[in-house]
Amino acid sequence: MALLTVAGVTKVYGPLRALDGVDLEVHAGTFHGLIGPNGSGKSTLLKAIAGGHVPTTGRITFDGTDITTATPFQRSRSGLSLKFQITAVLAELSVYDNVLLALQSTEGYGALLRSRSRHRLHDDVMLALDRFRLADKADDLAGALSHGEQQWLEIAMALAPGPKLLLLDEPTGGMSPEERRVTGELLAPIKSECALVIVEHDLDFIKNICDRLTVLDQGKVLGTGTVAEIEGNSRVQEIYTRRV
Ligand SMILES: Nc1ncnc2c1ncn2[C@@H]1O[C@H](COP(=O)(O)OP(=O)(O)OP(=O)(O)O)[C@@H](O)[C@H]1O
Repeated sequence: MALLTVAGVTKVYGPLRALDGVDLEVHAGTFHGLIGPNGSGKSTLLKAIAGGHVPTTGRITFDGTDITTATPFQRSRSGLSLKFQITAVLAELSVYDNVLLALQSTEGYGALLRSRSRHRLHDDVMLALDRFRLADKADDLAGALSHGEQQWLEIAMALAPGPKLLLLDEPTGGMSPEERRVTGELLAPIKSECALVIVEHDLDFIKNICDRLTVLDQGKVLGTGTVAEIEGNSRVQEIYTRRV
């Protein structure tokens, strides 16, 4: 059974069908890329999965539960985690405290009020930082990190609570080629514990890390398949030579 199933999802904004009958299946242990021209509906689909809006029609099932109308908090509790395109680390806090807060935020008010939670979560915080090469910057202010490091910190925060599925919206936006390469290296090991749905404009990056791709065009799915299948899809080649 798929970990995530999107079935016939439509999102209408006035006269615009931002999503038009979209189907998508993501299996545990896989990285799934969403690609397509500007305005094709990639972010709208990611937001529908994350709970940023409720689809006009259609159904979204995660880990066996219908989450179509669940709140973002309910989705997060059930194992969905999201990092949006815009960096959202708390610049005035230390790198360490950003991850600590991310962990505490999934624990509910009781744990937040317990002073011991900082001590209890120390190992988890350091593990999350270590995986993203930030352990030696734990005491630095998050705002002092480079742009790429801030993106990695945010991914570390999204992964720290141990989600079953991570949603990433253009995580390499604004990164140097070297930072993109490192991002691919840092994401690869998480596959053993967490599936990924990722929106990216950098086709080389997404082709290197994803098992499957779904191509959107004007709110519709143009094709879904392995990287090789999508690369050989003539309709996909046509939209990419036409508009991207
Ligand atoms: N809140 C909104 N209100 C009205 N229209 C919206 C809203 N959000 C998105 N849209 C429109 O829906 C369409 C799909 O937008 P979306 O951001 O999902 O595309 P995208 O594929 O992620 O684009 P990009 O690659 O440029 O980020 C666009 O025409 C966009 O203008």
